[in-house]
Amino acid sequence: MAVSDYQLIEAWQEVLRLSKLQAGQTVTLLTSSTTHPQTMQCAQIAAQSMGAIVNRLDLLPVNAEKALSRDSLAYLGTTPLTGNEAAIAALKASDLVLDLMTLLFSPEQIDILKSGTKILLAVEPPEILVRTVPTEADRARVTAAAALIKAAKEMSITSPAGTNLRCPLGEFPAIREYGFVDDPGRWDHWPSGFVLTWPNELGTNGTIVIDKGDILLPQKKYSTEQIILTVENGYATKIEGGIEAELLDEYMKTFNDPEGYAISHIGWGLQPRAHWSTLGLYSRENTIGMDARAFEGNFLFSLGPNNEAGGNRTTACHIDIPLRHCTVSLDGRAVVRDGKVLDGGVGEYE
Ligand SMILES: O=c1ccc(O)c[nH]1
Repeated sequence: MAVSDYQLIEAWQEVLRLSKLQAGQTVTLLTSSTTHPQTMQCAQIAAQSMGAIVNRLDLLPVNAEKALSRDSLAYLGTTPLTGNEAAIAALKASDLVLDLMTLLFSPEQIDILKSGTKILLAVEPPEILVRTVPTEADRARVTAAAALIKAAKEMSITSPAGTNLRCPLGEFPAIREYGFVDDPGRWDHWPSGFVLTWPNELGTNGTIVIDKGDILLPQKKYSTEQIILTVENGYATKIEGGIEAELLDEYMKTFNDPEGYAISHIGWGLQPRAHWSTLGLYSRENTIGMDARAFEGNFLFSLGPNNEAGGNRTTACHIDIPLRHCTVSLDGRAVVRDGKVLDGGVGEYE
């Protein structure tokens, strides 16, 4: 359902307040041809109403001739900032960048954050943004979960469908996504409300069963049959099943890059205002599927790059696969059991 400008301006004002925007600071809206006009307009008004100096930097789209999907998270690596020193300079000189076009997983994003600039990604449609305005409680819950990851040496995941995966931890940080940017140099994504990390390089082994009703992104579909991934030394070495497995593998083969089969981030959803059924109510062009990624109690794993976490693996192929009904444990301590988050992420021993 459509939202009014007033509602969206209020939502942006709350997110900017949580992001500690101060009067006199510089906010630059990063836009492109896919930016939602109401989001841009209301973000501009909200930032100016709080006394910020507001700029807009509009960048030309890239990768059209290479990407098969229009989803901004499907084809990674080069962005309109690649080689664009003037644009990067403007963003580094800003206190806060509202990314309304998607820089995620780009070397440029990492470089801009290092300068202390904060970046908040927000590309879901206005009504999803208004439904998932972040809260301090989201931040507290995600932070508690991240602390558990930081202390753990292994994440293990099982499910009734047959998932049985072991991920050694320790080489990469825990990433908190709670929807606002309250520290210099922080990146976040509104909507969100989940925690993730990367397994130690080459260390993940086991089986992942994508069950019927689990979600494939950027395909933006519920799988209609089981897809079975065999994971050996950090890479999906087999993708087995029926037509769904064949289609997933065919898509991944179009990148012609073995790095696309690497296990990327792993974690679980903590957002009670995100819903599994949302994806079925939107056309593919109108959402990037954040409800599925943030869904409370999912196990979200990803295939592809790890540069976002400080790794050196980049690949354009990025696939996010949130699963339901999994049990996620850290050093044997369940934090999610059968798809239910245990007590705010602070689990109990099995
Ligand atoms: O917010 C996001 C979105 C996609 C992704 O792969 C990670 N985090």
